Amino acid sequence: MTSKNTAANDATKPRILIFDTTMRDGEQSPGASMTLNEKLELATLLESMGVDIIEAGFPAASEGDFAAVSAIAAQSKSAVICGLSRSTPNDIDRCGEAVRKAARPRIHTFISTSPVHMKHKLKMGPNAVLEAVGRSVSQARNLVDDVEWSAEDATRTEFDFLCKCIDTAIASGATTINVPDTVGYSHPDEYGALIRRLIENIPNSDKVIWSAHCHNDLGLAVANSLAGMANGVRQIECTINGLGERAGNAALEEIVMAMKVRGDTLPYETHIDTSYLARASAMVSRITGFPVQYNKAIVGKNAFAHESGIHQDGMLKNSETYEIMKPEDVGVAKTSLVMGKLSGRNAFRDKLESMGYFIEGDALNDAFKRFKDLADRKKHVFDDDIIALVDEQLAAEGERIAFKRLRVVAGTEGPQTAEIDLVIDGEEKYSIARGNGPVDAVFNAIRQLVPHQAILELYQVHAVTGGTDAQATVSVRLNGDDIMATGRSSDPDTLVASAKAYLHALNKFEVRKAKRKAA
Ligand SMILES: CC(=O)SCCNC(=O)CCNC(=O)[C@H](O)C(C)(C)COP(=O)(O)OP(=O)(O)OC[C@H]1O[C@@H](n2cnc3c(N)ncnc32)[C@H](O)[C@@H]1OP(=O)(O)O
Ligand SMILES: CC(C)C(=O)C(=O)O
Ligand SMILES: [Mg+2]
Repeated sequence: MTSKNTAANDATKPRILIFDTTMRDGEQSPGASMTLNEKLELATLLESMGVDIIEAGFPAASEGDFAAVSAIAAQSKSAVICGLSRSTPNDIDRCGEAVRKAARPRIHTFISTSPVHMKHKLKMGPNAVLEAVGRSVSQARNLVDDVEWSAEDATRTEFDFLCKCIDTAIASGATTINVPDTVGYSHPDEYGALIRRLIENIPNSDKVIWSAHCHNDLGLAVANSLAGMANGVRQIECTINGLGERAGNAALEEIVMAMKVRGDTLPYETHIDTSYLARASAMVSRITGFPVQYNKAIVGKNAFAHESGIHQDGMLKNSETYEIMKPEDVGVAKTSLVMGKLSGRNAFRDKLESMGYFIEGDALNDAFKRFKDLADRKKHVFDDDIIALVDEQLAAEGERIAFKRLRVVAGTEGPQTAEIDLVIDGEEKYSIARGNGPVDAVFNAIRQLVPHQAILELYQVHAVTGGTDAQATVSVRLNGDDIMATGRSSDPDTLVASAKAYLHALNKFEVRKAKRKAA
């Protein structure tokens, strides 16, 4: 693993263990279940990325989950492989059996400790829960050396009782103590204070690793995890893309990048190679079918995209103006300056140059104006749209007959009629004509203003880019008196593109005819 992309590479900083639970808590999102092969593929990537602990599933849940955890354990090399189990003997046995083949197996067992969970869900009193903690952790410790114990709903648990449970878990052999904010109820100051208070009050707190497991019901999962870290947590439980029960878990990519970008105030080290983050996000999205929201931190489509002119200008001058991390650090190829109606001239010029067009002065201003007009009418302006627009402008220079305005009556009510205004040799001319369809009407109106012998040999329409607001590119070929001329034009309105393409060809036709006459 390279060190240059790790969250930090200063060995003097406290090490934070990254515990990925995408395949356990993440899989608990309705609709996110994964097949054995998908889990194996993801586990391979997580291990290459440097995840310390992979929670691969809940072995007692089904034969399929048991098989997936077993297979991941068998193929694992460096990561700790863990399964989750209730405090019941059968769950713990199944879990121990599933992780057995891992180079570094862990059993993670839990029970609820909050009054509401104990009373209504478990229907157990505190003493019975306390007894279950001791029994379950001891049983797990007889199977493996690495046992994590979680107090489900810890943040709504009465403090003294939580201390008793944790004390019992440590005394029974737990090596990691996890403090879940199961329902995403806590906020950073409160969660940080809880961790600090637990570590200060529990006699053997220094014998275990403290872990945070935060849910995102109030959008605070990452903030709470970081607050836990500042107060002594050294393992963070998180998921790729923040997948997980309800609103999800803390997002792995956000936790890791927060440490990497803000090493000044979050002085911790992880072994995650951050250049894998985009790939991991895409893989989880593909496997689960859950799209990543466009503005998702770190891995969203827009995380390194800029459309507004002032930001684009800043980015062209120095990327630090609007980006706090480099796209390649998270595995994104490069920043994108997206062209749209808010883009400015500097970004437009840069885009043209990147496509091989070097235009300046009036030509650039004209092209920019036409681009803005197009962007006002069209949601996404693609590179091909800009190429079509500039090509058309270049072709239009020096033309005798210029397009001015078009109005067309089409549809079933007819008659299909076109009214057109052209500027011919500097003089504005108008005509109206009917046709067998709107395109025919447009061409007839042009023929009335510029009578000619050429016949229309070819008329083709195709969309430059996708979507119902795509630009249409129309190609036409005129042929007459052994002179052939082709024309091409693009516009979101197919009829306007047709008129312009016809005129493009007609201009060439007329020039060639005049040249032949003069010769
Ligand atoms: C906060 C979390 O993320 S917790 C983890 C959630 N994950 C899962 O639930 C994994 C998938 N679950 C399953 O496949 C099933 O629920 C199983 C196999 C675990 C249990 O299935 P069933 O035996 O049919 O029980 P069911 O799901 O209906 O109810 C859960 C039972 O477990 C009990 N229980 C819940 N948590 C625990 C615990 N930590 N320790 C002991 N018992 C528990 C409940 O009180 C309930 O008991 P009851 O049947 O006596 O009322
Ligand atoms: C089982 C535990 C760790 C959990 O997922 C939670 O409490 O949210
Ligand atoms: Mg959870």
